[in-house]
Amino acid sequence: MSAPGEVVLSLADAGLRFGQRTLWDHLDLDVRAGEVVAVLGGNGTGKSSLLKVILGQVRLTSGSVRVLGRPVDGGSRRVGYVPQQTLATDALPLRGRDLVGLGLDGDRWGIGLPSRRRRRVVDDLLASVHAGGEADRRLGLLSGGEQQRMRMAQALAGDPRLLLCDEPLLSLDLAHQRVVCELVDESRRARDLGVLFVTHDVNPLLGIVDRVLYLAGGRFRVGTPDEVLRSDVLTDLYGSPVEVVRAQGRLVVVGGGDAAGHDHGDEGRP
Ligand SMILES: Nc1ncnc2c1ncn2[C@@H]1O[C@H](COP(=O)(O)OP(=O)(O)OP(=O)(O)O)[C@@H](O)[C@H]1O
Repeated sequence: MSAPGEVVLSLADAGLRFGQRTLWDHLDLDVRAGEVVAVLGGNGTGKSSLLKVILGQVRLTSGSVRVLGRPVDGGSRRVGYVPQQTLATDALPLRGRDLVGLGLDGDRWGIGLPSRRRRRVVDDLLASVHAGGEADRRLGLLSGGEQQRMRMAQALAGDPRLLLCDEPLLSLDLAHQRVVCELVDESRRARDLGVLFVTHDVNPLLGIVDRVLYLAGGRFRVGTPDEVLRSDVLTDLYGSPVEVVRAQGRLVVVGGGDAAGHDHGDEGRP
């Protein structure tokens, strides 16, 4: 387990450009063990690209990225990844336990764990995300929320120190959004994980998020939700009027150039 507060992810003066377009630049961000950082911003602001940089799939244009103090070259087993929700079809002959097993040793050739021990590890992972009951059902027969729990178990299988979640709440109803957020919270506490969580709607996360990284038009702000999710801060970030409305414990962001349609009051993608 990581030492408390250890820096698990460090971006220093990081920039990413595609052609003439700068997604973000001069980004400094340290994520510590046990910390949940939400990545917010409108469509195309570079949230998924940031995760790809950390996964070693896309190279920074400038600056550096380190996971557990090491440069990211071609990925790391210490990084768990929950991809965007894509529903499995009924025809896919893969059970939940097979998916989780792939997370355990799918990247290795040859003899893995003895089958009894492997089964126990997979069962423990499934139990940790409360999905033991669905372990032997085909993925395509599981609900969106149940499939997402399987993906979470798969992401945790490599015993990561950093968990990257790319919009895992998309197309989930409120109850399942809550389940996924609780799982993230449980996992970061039990495993002392640093978490980077891309989402269009920060509301389901408000109870567990420590800081937010808000991307807009090539610029960004980092801070606690109270520091960043404010009308004056977002108006300055977007360079056009933005209002953050708080109602019944929820935040709604209204306005802001490329944020058109980006409304934290929506449940999921606008
Ligand atoms: N390999 C690439 N080459 C060129 N452009 C790219 C590449 N990857 C991403 N882009 C562009 O970079 C921009 C940011 O993409 P990204 O997927 O990171 O955005 P996002 O913030 O996750 O958006 P969304 O909320 O819509 O998922 C998009 O305009 C996309 O077309």
